[in-house]
Amino acid sequence: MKTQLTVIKIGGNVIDNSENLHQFLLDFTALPGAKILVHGGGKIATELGHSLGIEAQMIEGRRITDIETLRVVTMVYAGLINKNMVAQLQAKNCNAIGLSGADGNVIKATKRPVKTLTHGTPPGPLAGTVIDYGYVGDLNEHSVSSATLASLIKAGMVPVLCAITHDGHSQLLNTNADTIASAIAVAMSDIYDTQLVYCFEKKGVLKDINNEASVVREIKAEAFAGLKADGTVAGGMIPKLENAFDAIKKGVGAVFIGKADELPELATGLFGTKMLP
Ligand SMILES: Nc1ncnc2c1ncn2[C@@H]1O[C@H](COP(=O)(O)OP(=O)(O)O)[C@@H](O)[C@H]1O
Ligand SMILES: CC(=O)N[C@@H](CCC(=O)OP(=O)(O)O)C(=O)O
Repeated sequence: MKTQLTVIKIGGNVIDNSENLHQFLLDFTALPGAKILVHGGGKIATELGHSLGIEAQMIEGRRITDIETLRVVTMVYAGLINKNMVAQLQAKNCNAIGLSGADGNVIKATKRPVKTLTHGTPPGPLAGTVIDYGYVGDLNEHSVSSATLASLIKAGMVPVLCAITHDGHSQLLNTNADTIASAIAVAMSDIYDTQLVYCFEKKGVLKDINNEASVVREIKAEAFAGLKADGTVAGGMIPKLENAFDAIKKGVGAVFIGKADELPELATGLFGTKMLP
C-alpha cells in the first residue's frame, strides 16, 4: 500500500493577509502525513510591480511576463513570499525547505510559444488574438522530479514550492501556481497515494459568487463546460478547475477546493468542493 501525500496550494489573496496566513500555516503544520505546499502570490506581485511602475497584464488568468515582470515575480515568489513562509513554518516546528523549480531541478518547464487564441474565455473578443506570454513556463509529464521531492520528504522535510520554474538553459520562467500544484500531485501519484487541496478565500466553488452558503459540493468533469458557459465559474476559477480536473484524470486520488481557514475539514472532504472524474 502507498503512503498518503497531501499537496496543498495556497492562493495569493490568503497570503496577503498575515492573520489568515498564520492560521493557515498552523493548520498546515498540524496536518498529518507527508505533505507539500505550493504557494501563489499574484496579488502581491501585482502590487509591487505597480509601485515600481510595472503594470500587470493578465490574459485568461495568466500573467504576461516580460523581462521586467520576470524580475518582479522572481523577487516576490522565490524570495519574499517563499522565504517568509519557510521561516514562519520553521517557527511552528515544521521543517520546511523552500524551492523554486530550478532548485534541485525539481520543475523544468518550456517557454510558452507565441500563440493565437482560438476561443477566448468566454468565447468572443479574444478569438484570433496573437499572444506572446513572454517568460511563462508550460509543464509536461516529465517536468516534475518526483524522486527528488520524495527524497526530501523521506529526509523529514516539507517542500514549499513557489511559482518560478526554469528551462534547464539558465532561463527562469513564471508558471501558474495552480498548474504547478496539479503537476506535482500527478507526478507524486507514482510513489504516493496523493490528494490535492486548493485553498483560497472562498468556501469552495460557489453557485452564486456572492453567497458563501452556495457551495457546490461535487462537480463532475462533464459538468465543467456548462458551468463555464453559463458564467457560474469565471476568472481565476476557470484555470483552477482545469488544473483540478487534469489532476483527477491523470491519477490523483482526490481533489478538493475550498477555504484556507477550513483546511482540516477540507483535507478530509467534510467541507468545500470535491472534483469527480
Ligand atoms: N463560482 C465561483 N466560485 C468561487 N470563486 C469564483 C467563482 N467564479 C469565479 N471565482 C473567482 O475565482 C477566484 C479564485 O481564483 P484565483 O484568484 O486565481 O485563486 P487563487 O487565490 O487561489 O490564486 C475567486 O477569488 C473568485 O473571485
Ligand atoms: C504565469 C502566471 O500567471 N503565473 C502566476 C504565478 C503566481 C500565481 O499563480 O499566484 P496565485 O495563485 O496567487 O494566483 C502569476 O504570476 O500570477
